[in-house]
Amino acid sequence: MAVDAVTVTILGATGSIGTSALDVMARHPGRFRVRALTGHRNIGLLAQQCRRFRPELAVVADAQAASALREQLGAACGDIQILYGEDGLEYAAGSGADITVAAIVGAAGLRPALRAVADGGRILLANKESLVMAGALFMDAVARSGATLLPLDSEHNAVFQCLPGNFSRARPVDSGVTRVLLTASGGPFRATPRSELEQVTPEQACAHPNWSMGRKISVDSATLMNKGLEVIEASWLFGIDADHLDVVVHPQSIVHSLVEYVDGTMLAQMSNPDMRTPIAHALGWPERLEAGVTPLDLVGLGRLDFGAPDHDRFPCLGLAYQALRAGGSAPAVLNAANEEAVSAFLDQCLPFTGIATVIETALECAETVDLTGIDALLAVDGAARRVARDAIARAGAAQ
Ligand SMILES: NC(=O)C1=CN([C@@H]2O[C@H](COP(=O)(O)OP(=O)(O)OC[C@H]3O[C@@H](n4cnc5c(N)ncnc54)[C@H](OP(=O)(O)O)[C@@H]3O)[C@@H](O)[C@H]2O)C=CC1
Ligand SMILES: CC(=O)[C@@H](O)[C@H](O)COP(=O)(O)O
Ligand SMILES: [Mn+2]
Repeated sequence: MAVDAVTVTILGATGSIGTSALDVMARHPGRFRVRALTGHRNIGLLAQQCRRFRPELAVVADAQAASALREQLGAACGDIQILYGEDGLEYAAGSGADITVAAIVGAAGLRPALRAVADGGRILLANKESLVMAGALFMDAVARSGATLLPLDSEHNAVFQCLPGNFSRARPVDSGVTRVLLTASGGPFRATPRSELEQVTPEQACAHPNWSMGRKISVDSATLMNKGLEVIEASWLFGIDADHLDVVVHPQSIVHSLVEYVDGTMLAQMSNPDMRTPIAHALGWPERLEAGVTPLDLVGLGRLDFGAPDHDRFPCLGLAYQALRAGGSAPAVLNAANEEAVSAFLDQCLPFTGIATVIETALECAETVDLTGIDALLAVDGAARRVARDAIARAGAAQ
């Protein structure tokens, strides 16, 4: 008897994670069927994906982008339904796919990810900003709907693979887990003197030594805020507090993270730095799927290096720990200010070193409150963005 294909929706299909997910799926003809693909502005790529993967539904930013997609597809549009805007995203996220890949970048990914969670299927989470902004609300929603949440972020996927099958985030110590160690590559400026950081360009910041990723996360890696966001993400995913979550710099990005146990064991997950490995793991889980990734050549590698992060040159990591310890709305403030500051840096309106200063200002200005729901969260997010924009404008005026 033929087995039904697994239906998959990809939120953020035109991005780095989205294209890697489609690459893995294409390696398994007949196993997966695409329910919905969402992009935003990259209509050319979304049209190519629609031609190849024939989704039931495609979603873009606005009405103009929808017309452009319809035009580019022409007769190939067939019965593909084209929607746009936040309503379109919400519809795609709630379209009942067996698996939803949440790979929109930034705060824009939160509502669609929550919609997919409410549907109760399997969520493959790349959009770490969702958990940073709304960790408690997000995990409560997962518990309510019974959705299966699997991490795509390479470090968190590695931790997941190193945890025992009966692990419970409510009681990590019951599994003998004493510490989680997240590895950080150190980014493109790992060895750059502090005096030179002021002058680095967006192109230099986006040139990650090991991973090919979107521009926002690439800048986050360069400031080490990516690791800070990941510490908060890990805390929510695995129920581990800040005192039991460490970051170790590992420039080769071969060991993707580690779990330490009470008996002295440390389990690590290793693979070449290619997101198709964690994506294949989560798409197939508990089965293993071929991902097109070359196995490690340990002798060729020869050595693996580890060191401590430099908090003086990269203050964003410390700010993230500070926000995690403060709890409540503090991580949402951190995330909002970071998104504004990174965007200003990419637009060349803020120096690289100004990113941490803007976030620090936003954290200082915001009172930490409990987040009672999504409306309270959006109010905190909006206020933090206003403070951050003012700080960015002041930094621009001072130049
Ligand atoms: N890239 C990686 O290796 C990793 C990424 N992540 C996380 O995954 C997420 C995606 O990262 P990445 O793939 O690198 O990012 P990209 O910038 O490559 O892709 C972002 C995707 O989101 C879409 N998008 C952008 N803005 C909006 C919006 N306002 N509304 C709806 N869709 C939008 C883009 O559409 P379009 O391009 O059509 O405009 C694109 O499909 C991030 O949260 C990142 O932190 C986590 C671990 C690894
Ligand atoms: C691929 C992935 O998961 C990224 O988040 C990656 O970890 C970035 O590398 P660093 O932040 O360690 O430089
Ligand atoms: Mn990561």
